[in-house]
Amino acid sequence: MKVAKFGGTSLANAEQIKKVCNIIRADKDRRLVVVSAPGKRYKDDKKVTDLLISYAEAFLKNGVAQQEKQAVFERYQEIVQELGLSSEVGQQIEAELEEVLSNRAGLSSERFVDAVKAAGEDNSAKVVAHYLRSLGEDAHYVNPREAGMLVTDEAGNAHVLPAAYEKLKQLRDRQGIIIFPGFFGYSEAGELVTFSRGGSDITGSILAAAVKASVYENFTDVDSVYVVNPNLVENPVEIKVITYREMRELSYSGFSVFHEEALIPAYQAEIPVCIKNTNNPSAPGTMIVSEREPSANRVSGVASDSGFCSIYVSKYLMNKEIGFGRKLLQILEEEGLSYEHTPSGIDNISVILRERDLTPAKEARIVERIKTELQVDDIAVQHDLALVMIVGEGMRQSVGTSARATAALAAAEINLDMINQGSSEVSMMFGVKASDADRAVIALYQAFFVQDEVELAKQDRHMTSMMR
Ligand SMILES: Nc1ncnc2c1ncn2[C@@H]1O[C@H](COP(=O)(O)OP(=O)(O)O)[C@@H](O)[C@H]1O
Ligand SMILES: N[C@@H](CC(=O)OP(=O)(O)O)C(=O)O
Repeated sequence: MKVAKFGGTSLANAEQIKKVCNIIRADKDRRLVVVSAPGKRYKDDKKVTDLLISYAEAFLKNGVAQQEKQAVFERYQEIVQELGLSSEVGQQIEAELEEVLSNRAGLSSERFVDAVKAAGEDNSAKVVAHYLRSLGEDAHYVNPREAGMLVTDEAGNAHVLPAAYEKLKQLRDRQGIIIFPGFFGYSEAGELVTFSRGGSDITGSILAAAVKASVYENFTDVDSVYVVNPNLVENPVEIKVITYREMRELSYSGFSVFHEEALIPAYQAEIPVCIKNTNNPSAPGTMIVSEREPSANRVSGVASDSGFCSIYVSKYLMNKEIGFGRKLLQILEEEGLSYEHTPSGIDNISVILRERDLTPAKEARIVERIKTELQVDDIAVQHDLALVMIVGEGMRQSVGTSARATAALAAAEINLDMINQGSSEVSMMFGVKASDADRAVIALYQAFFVQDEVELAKQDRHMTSMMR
């Protein structure tokens, strides 16, 4: 049994949905299908999830949001009509949307927003099931509550509960093709809760692990994962095989093609993941696996993500002060903050955080507490940071990677605010100003995928001439 997830770009309109259904029908093993809400049809279009969020926000503010509601309805009406589905199907979708969008009774704002957001994938799944049935397939919409997608009760940021797997496993025994909406589950108390944005990838991975799928196919709009964001570099090198570990680091640091939390379930159950293109399904795509053959290239990818900030603290003899790190992190814990990284020196330490979590009020309290409770010599908060990452299993065996990276960044006149090598030695991270991030990624791509290639080719030619 294969689990196939189709992203928003694959469900954006009737033409895309037809491609999705052709892909499903082309392989009898594709029996568990996860769908996202309709995504962008063209560059400046809006995803249905974003339309739904605008609706929910306007409704919460003004008690009505007719224009925003109409924008959502129109997307589904167009799809239903162009797929040639009956008017009853159209009316059913409309009635179900109306019910969710108008039902605020007894729901907190957070729960209402989650319920509205989830309607995007829920109705996508219903449309796809109807369309497959109109083609004569035995396809069924399955609701995540009924199937047992049990998640934590964190609105907009749910995580799967271990108990979910046993229940979801039973999907294996169902007849026909299951069409499962991505992006949400239900808490133990029966409340609808969504994953974080892009979370349909997570649904697919959980289901693949639960039913012990032979592969988790993740269909999107690119032929493969590339070594760098294809929006930054023209025709970048494709990745054919990558390890879970490498992909985890790259997803974390900006490869938005696959959600960073979606790797864990597949990894733990040892389900290979294949990223494929709905618009070109015969392309082999990128395989994500546990182990791969070593390749000539030490670096597998270069990524960057912005939205970070750092709290820099220095104190003479910090290294000798027992409990300093714990006290520092405890202050953050008491403000409800998790931290991302903690690069340190002898007398100084930086704590890197996601900027969205650090409100001005929290920042002021934290700075004051660190000054008074830890008696530090210096403290500075730096905003607008980006983390640029080079990742590769091959970095462990090769010398000079950091020298090459820093030389490339220096040549591009990029100032480094921080350097950190992950303990696993498969990644190296550079903190730069957010405005320098794209240039830094391009410089590193050039150094490791253009210049390295030229040198490898030179060495090859040299070896061949020696052997003659
Ligand atoms: N390294 C990368 N390789 C491939 N795509 C990438 C990479 N980094 C970012 N992307 C972007 O991810 C997009 C696919 O993800 P997403 O828009 O979430 O698709 P979907 O709607 O299918 O879930 C690609 O169109 C591409 O712009
Ligand atoms: N529709 C949701 C969930 C998702 O995974 O979407 P996509 O497959 O388009 O990234 C979102 O936009 O966040």
